[in-house]
Amino acid sequence: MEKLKIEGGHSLKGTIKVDGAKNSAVALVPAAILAESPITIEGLPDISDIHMLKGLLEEIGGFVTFEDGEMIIDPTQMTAMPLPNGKVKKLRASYYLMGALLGRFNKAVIGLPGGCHLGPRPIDQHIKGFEALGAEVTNEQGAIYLRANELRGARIYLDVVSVGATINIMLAAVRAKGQTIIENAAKEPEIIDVATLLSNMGANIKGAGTDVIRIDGVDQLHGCRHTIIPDRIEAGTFMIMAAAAGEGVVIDNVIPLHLESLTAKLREMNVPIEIGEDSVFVGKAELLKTVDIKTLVYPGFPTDLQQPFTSLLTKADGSAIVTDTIYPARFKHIDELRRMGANVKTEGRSAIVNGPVVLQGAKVKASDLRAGAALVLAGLMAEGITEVTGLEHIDRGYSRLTEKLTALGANIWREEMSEEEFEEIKSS
Ligand SMILES: CC(=O)N[C@H]1[C@@H](OP(=O)(O)OP(=O)(O)OC[C@H]2O[C@@H](n3ccc(=O)[nH]c3=O)[C@H](O)[C@@H]2O)O[C@H](CO)[C@@H](O)[C@@H]1O
Ligand SMILES: C=C(OP(=O)(O)O)C(=O)O
Repeated sequence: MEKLKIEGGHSLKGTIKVDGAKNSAVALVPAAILAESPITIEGLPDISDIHMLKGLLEEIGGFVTFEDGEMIIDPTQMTAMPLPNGKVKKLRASYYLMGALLGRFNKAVIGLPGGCHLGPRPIDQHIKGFEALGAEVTNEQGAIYLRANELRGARIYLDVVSVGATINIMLAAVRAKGQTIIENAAKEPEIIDVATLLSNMGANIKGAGTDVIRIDGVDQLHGCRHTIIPDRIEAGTFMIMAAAAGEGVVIDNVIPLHLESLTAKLREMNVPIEIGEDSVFVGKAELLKTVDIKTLVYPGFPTDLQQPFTSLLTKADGSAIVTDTIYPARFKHIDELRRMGANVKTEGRSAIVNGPVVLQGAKVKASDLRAGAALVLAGLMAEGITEVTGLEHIDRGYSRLTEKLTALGANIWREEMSEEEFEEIKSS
């Protein structure tokens, strides 16, 4: 098992290219189950979530190749083989196998999903949607069983705005008889991306990206080629890193519109930002002013950038309140930042960050994906060497992070852990 080491104090400069969006990718790949001929997806990120999904599609009889970001999925021989555990637990998005298998085979058996531990992450709205479409859903010993004679379109109002439930219901509804209307749908760009793939496969979807989505079911879906959208969370992470430790960084392959809330907040902090057509330039801020942030559903400030942004705030002048309304317990990175000298405390669903503080390198552990990004960011700003463990979380969502940051001038490398270190981490 490896750890990441970062020697702080090296300025970032140059151009960095963003990969395809993780949260799109993890839905696009399962969506291929619905087709009756091969699907090609271009620009997929080389992250462990995608390798896990590839393995899961192979377990149900799919033929899948993945090379240079291009995945070809032949779903013709797939069956509704139960997927009770194993890889399913390694990622959150395995829940999309429920919607896709239900859409194609009218049945599925899937273990409960894993993913980042951000406090409770129920899937009641997914299940409410599947039931409304006519499926019987039961939870038997930690696996979800879904069975339907046939799926019928329905009007479904989501009680909470959920990215996962919106996409999962779309996946099942594209093959249901008649019309499905999803009300109070999530509006994240990844939902539009999945709707675009499904439409190219022959589905009939209107309103993706708004809070009412209408789907007219079709009998068959076919193969096609699709290019994924860039990862706004990876792009946002690099923008925050550039604001924290940069001397002029171009972040390439972005859709600037997807990053408006972050751009506005960075500008409030005094960070110079220039927007290009598909790139963003982040300049060096002379004195970082502090700002409060509150995470909201899209187009509000994304919860997935809250943790890295909190690290940046330790360098800003003044006191900031960070409130996460999506995951009120998403603060596992705070204890680790404190070990590095940050002056941060949590109060309910908020963290209060007092700066500026010069962070000190320390041994820290990533508890989840974006906590990992927050700690790498802290390491770039800190004096001395920071060691980050828990890389399996970072590898779920950032492809070639070490290489990308090295190319910008960071001193960051991976090292094999000694047996004593491994035992220490396991017991902590
Ligand atoms: C694979 C993927 O795309 N992950 C993203 C997705 O997660 P995920 O799809 O799991 O997040 P949701 O949008 O569903 O969750 C939003 C809120 O709704 C609640 N909820 C959700 C579903 C449900 O059935 N019942 C319920 O109460 C959740 O606990 C949370 O408080 O959106 C989150 C919010 O933007 C991001 O942080 C994750 O990176
Ligand atoms: C929470 C995240 O991912 P997941 O939903 O896949 O656990 C994330 O990408 O920050």
